[in-house]
Amino acid sequence: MSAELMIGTDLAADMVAKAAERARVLQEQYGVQPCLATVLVGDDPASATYVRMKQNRSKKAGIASLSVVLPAETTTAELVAEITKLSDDPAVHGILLQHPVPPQIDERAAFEAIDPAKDVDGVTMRSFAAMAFGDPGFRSATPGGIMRLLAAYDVPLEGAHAVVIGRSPILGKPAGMLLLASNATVTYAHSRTRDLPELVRTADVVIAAVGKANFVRGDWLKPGAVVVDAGYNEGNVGDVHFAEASEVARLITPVPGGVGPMTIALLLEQTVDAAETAVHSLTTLA
Ligand SMILES: Nc1nc(=O)c2c([nH]1)NC[C@@H]1CN(c3ccc(C(=O)N[C@@H](CCC(=O)O)C(=O)O)cc3)C=[N+]21
Repeated sequence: MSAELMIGTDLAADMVAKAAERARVLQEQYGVQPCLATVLVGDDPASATYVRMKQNRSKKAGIASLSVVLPAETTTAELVAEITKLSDDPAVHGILLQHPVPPQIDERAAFEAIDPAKDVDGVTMRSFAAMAFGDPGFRSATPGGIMRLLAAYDVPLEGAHAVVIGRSPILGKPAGMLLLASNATVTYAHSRTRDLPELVRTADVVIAAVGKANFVRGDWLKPGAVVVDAGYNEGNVGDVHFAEASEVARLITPVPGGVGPMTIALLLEQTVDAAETAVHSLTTLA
C-alpha cells in the first residue's frame, strides 16, 4: 500500500457539525427546524437502509425528517402528486427522492416535481444546469461531496485529465460537469467506451461511478493518479479494486469511509442552506 487515503468520515463529521450549529441557530432565532423529506418507493432493503442512514444522521444534526414510503406499484402520477405536496409544504425545506425507482415510474418526471428551492439532493434539471454552467446552486449530493473531498486534499484540477467512468444523471454526468467547472479536462467513459483500461491510464484523476464491484484494476492506473471510488455495491464494495489500486495511486478513497459519508454530509448541509434561504426570504418580506 503506497497511496494515501482520502478519508471522508472526519471531513463529513466536520461538515455535519457545522450544519448542526446553523440548524441550532435557526431554531433558536426563528423557531424553525430544518426538515428533510425523504421519499422511498418500493421495498428494496438496500435503499431502505440508505434512507434510514440519512434520517439518522439528520436527527443527530438537529434536522427533522419526514418519511414518505410508497408501494412498489406507485404510478408516476401518484409519485408526482406526493412530491408536489412536499414541494408546496412550507414546513419542508429539502426533498430527497431515493434512486432508483421501480421501472414503471418516469424518474425524471418525479425529480422535476421537486421545487428547485428544495432540491437539496441536486437532481433537477435546474440544479444540473447550475453545475454545468459553474453557477451557484445545489450540487448532486455525491458529486458535490467528491468535489469537497478533492478540495480538502488539495488535488489540483486545473488542466488535469479527469476520467469519469459512468454517466448516470445524478452521479457520473454531474461529477464531470463540476470537474469541468474546475477547469479539468474531462473525459466521460461508459459502457460503450473502447479500450477503457488504456483511456483510464491517461487519467490524473479517476472517478469510478459504474456500479460494478472491483471493476477498475490496478494496472489501469497511471502511477500517482488520484482515485475516487463512488461505487456502492453490495457488501460495501466499491467500483475500484482497492488492494491493487492502492499500490499504484497517490491518493485513493476507501469504501466505506470515503465518498459515502461525504454524500450524506452535503445533503444535510444543503438542507440547512435551503432552510436558511426560506427563513431569510420570509423575514425580508415581513
Ligand atoms: N436520490 C438519491 N440520492 C443519493 O445520494 C443516493 C440515491 N438516491 N440512491 C442510492 C445512493 C447511494 N448513496 C449512498 C450514500 C451514503 C453511503 C454511505 O455513507 N456509505 C457508508 C457505508 C455504509 C454503512 O455504513 O452501512 C460509507 O461509504 O462509509 C452509501 C451510499 C446515496 N445515494
